[in-house]
Amino acid sequence: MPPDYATQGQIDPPMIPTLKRFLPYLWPKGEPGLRMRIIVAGFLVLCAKAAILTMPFLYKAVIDGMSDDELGTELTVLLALVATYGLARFGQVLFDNLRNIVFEKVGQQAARRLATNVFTHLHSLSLRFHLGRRTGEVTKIIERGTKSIDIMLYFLLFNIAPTVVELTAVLVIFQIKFGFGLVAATMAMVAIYIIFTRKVTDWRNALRAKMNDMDTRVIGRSVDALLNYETVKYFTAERRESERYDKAMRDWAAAAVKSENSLGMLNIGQSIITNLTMIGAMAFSVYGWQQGDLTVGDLVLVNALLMQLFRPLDLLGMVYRTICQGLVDMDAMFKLIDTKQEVVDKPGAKPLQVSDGTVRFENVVFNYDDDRKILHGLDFEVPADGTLAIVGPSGAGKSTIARLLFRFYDPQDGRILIDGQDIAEVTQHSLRGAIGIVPQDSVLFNDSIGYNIGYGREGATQAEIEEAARGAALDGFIAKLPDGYDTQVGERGLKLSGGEKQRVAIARTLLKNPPILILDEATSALDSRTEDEIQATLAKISERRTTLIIAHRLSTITHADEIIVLNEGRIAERGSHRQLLVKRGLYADMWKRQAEDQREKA
Ligand SMILES: Nc1ncnc2c1ncn2[C@@H]1O[C@H](COP(=O)(O)OP(=O)(O)OP(=O)(O)O)[C@@H](O)[C@H]1O
Repeated sequence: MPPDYATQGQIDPPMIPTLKRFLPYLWPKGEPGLRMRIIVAGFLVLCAKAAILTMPFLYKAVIDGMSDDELGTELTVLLALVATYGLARFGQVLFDNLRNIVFEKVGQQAARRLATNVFTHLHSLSLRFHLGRRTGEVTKIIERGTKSIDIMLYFLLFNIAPTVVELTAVLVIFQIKFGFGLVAATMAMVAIYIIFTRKVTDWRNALRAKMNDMDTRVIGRSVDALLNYETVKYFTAERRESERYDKAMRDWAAAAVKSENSLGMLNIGQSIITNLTMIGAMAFSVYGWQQGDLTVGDLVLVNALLMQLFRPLDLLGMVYRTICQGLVDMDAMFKLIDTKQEVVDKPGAKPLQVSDGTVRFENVVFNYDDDRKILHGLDFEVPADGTLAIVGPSGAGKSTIARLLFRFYDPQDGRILIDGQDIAEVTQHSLRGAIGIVPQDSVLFNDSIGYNIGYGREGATQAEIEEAARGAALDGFIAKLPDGYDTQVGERGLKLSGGEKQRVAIARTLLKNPPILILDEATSALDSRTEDEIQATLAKISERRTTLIIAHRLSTITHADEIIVLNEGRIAERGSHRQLLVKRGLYADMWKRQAEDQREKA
């Protein structure tokens, strides 16, 4: 089932709950410095608005002064008014910019905190989630979500709130100076304007959501194709991939054009409403002047106040849309945060205490999906410091056993015990800290070889890293590299050969130094000479540890204390190498076949 966080087409996120979750970022707890910044920024908003509102009055005073014979002669008064007007204009710019400077840190911090929360949560999610996700989609959701929180904060605090303040101030001025008629007309205009903008923007949002949906899919597809570039080349599918990408882009472009065109319609409609209002207000002023109730300056005052009010209102569609979009983006990100952890620590779970490292599987039943059982009641024990090997055909469930021991999944029935402690009862952190794995297919971080080895233990010194490299017979190879331990391994370690990657994986497990070790066909990618070397090292390090070996090649496990032959999730045979050969069953068959293969190769 695809994870529903990918549903970008949703255009109607629950507004109140999403805003509620957004509030702690608007007014961050335990951050007095940030809260102070918000207060100062709010104060600066008011200062800027005060400067804006004085301008029309100064304007009016200049006009009236020029028309008034008495004042008209007082040039110094007029010039002082003009200078104050200039000062008010400058004040607005100054306060707006100071506000931005003060606020910048608040927005960035909020985005940082949210992004870190999501990132941490993603890492706490189960393997099932990670196998089902698309990397491109998830990164896009995080990117959009964090960006939107910054933008939302900005618009709510610096557009919506100040516009409400300005509108109230304009209405109060109109009431005092011109009476309720103009107040009612302005309120009606603003109401019509808001309703119109909201309706058209809702329609545009639907178009944008569709466009976003396509954008997300285009990115998901392109990242998937890029990650699989080798496969694309093997199957000469470059043209196929390009065509698929182009088709996705074409759909996106069509949606984008529609979305842009709809902006024109919004602007035209808004302009009709504002201009009709302007004409009405000016006609009212002209009539008042003709009646001798109003001055020329009053006409200028009404005109200037309305013009100023329209400026933020002009942006209302964009602001409303951005806020709706921000809600959609944040909702997608909150959904990601809400994705339930499949495997959780029990309340009061204690750390695992490893004494000798005995591992026990007790009647373990497991299936990934409801309709197919993978393990049918497995019972076995790996004694302390002992070695148990699991062999069997591909798909028998061998790697699944390792995943269950790491508690990437919980079994449907049965228990897994380490030194008598049920692994479902202890903390995952302590459990995973006690187990080391050299996986079948080692994936490395896109960083240096030294970093990748050092990943095995936080704070490992260079000397320890080099010792681990020696233990994995990697030191000779690294010595030959011009950049030595600083050599970059490329994305997922693709610049190294399979064998080299595996040796890095062995080295970092050596550095981790766990009491329990899982070797998942750990030497499958090595040539026979290196394999012998590594086998000797592995044999040495597994001497002092409980070791579970998952193997295809039986030659590597003849020394195991016990060998389990797994077939379709059941133990078909068990015993030592000798005992199993004597049985002449599945194991003996596999042994014979592999020996023949070896002979043929030789
Ligand atoms: N995440 C998953 N979701 C659903 N089914 C899965 C998943 N992982 C593995 N399986 C299925 O579980 C079965 C056992 O897989 P597992 O990887 O344990 O086999 P294996 O014995 O290790 O095979 P191989 O030797 O090829 O590595 C397989 O049939 C596989 O298709």
